[in-house]
Amino acid sequence: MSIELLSPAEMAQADRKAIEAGPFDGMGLMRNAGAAVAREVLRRHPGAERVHVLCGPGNNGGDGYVVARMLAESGVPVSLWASGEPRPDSDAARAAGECPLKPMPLAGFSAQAGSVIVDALYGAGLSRPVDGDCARAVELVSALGLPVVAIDLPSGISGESGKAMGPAFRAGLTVTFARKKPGHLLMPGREFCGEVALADIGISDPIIEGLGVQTFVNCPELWLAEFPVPGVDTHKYRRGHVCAFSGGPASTGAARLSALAAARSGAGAVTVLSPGNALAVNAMHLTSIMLRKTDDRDELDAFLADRHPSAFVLGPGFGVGEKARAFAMAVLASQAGVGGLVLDADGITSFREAPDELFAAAANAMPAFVLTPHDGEFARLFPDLAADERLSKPDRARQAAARAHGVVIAKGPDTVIAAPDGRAAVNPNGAPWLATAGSGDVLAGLVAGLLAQGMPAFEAACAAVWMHAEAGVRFGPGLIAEDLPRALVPVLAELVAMRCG
Ligand SMILES: NC(=O)C1=CN([C@@H]2O[C@H](COP(=O)(O)OP(=O)(O)OC[C@H]3O[C@@H](n4cnc5c(N)ncnc54)[C@H](O)[C@@H]3O)[C@@H](O)[C@H]2O)[C@@H](O)CC1
Ligand SMILES: [K+]
Repeated sequence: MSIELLSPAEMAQADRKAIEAGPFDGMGLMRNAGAAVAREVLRRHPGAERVHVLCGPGNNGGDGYVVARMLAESGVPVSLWASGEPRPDSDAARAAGECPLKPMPLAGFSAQAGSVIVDALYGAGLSRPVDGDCARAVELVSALGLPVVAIDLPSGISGESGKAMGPAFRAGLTVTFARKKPGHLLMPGREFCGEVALADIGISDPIIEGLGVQTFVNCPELWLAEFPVPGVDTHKYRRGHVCAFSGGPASTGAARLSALAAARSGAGAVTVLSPGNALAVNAMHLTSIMLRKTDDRDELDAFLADRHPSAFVLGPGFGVGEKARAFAMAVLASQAGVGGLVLDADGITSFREAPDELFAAAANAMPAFVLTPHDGEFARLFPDLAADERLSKPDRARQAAARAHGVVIAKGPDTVIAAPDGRAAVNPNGAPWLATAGSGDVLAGLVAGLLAQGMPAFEAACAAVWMHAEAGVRFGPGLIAEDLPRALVPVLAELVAMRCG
């Protein structure tokens, strides 16, 4: 598996362990890293009139000296600029010693149209905002619109959080080593990195596996083994029964979107639980999906006892208030074999004054609990975590999940899914087309549909987020939420084929 996302500290540990294990020492890894970058520069920019290599004082700069040497050996006109001397006796100093070009001070950096920039100023070691000559170089390159190939990370972007620590290069290509880092996928890092190419520099899989990494790229490899595929002998209730709570007569569409998505995900039966005064509106728009009047806790309890549903979606279009709180508590307290509760939108906001009550109920609940907040909703339930600027999005979501005793889907262009046990996955395939009304309702329904089919909560949440994004990307411009359930069909077909193949 190459789906681990390594923090800068984990990457440094991987480097150390690889050096201990051999065959490459630090210099060997650096030569491999530089060679991989030089190859990409030659491949992507064969017509470059000149390549400017900008080296910092650390090992990222060391990679830069290797790139400069190899490009020069290939006959490319190279200008080498350095922001400072490498530490004596470091690998970077050795790489500089092997490079036949003499670096010019970065303070005098200038470049012309037709040039390509190799950014080797800072990588994993970035510890504060880029300033001085480096910041001026960032500005100049951006003003000239020159293509940038970043080594490991664009200088100025945190590998841990993806945050821009002051000025940062906007790369067209970032070449990183062994595994991607969270900052390659988290915003705004994802945008600053451009395309990310992964190079093997001689750090073996067992070394990475030994690190106990808890952060992953959200892709089918992470959860496919748990993806539900019905057996030939199945029947509809064995494929799970999802229920979506509808709002009043003027806000019923959201629950129907959740219901449709749950049905598309493979749940065998889906019911919309509707207030009596919205039954007629819902009935007019439902065909294969069932409908049941549920106005109060008694009616919900009777339904639970009578039909033994598998998973619930509560929140889309539901309205904020006591009724949402009572229904959520009833589902979490259910001993009737309910597999999961997905709390979204108004369901989340309903607990803004009393999140601890919700979390205490989830701690003792039989149903798996999944929360799907966007940033605003996240801040309502976890104001302290939302305000803590030191936390990366995965760490924020991890802490929220542990506190909530549930899986948290922290939505956004870089959706993060986190479990109470510390696992977190960063979604790589989000697209702007998904930022449309009702898109979240579809996601909530998908999660519930997968929970109903017995998929474990973290994997169900990850799979739903990935499928939702994939359907949106493939549909592209013009997407509205109503399109998503249908757009899921080819994605599902491929997953089932992969699972069975
Ligand atoms: N053996 C290894 O450790 C390998 C490291 N590799 C490269 O090494 C890089 C990491 O090297 P380093 O740990 O030396 O870190 P960097 O080269 O990213 O940074 C060097 C040093 O600069 C200082 N610094 C950080 N931010 C600054 C700022 N904004 N302004 C001024 N100074 C600042 C810090 O003291 C930091 O340690 C990776 O990104 C990768 O490119 C690769 O060569 C593969 C092998
Ligand atoms: K860099």
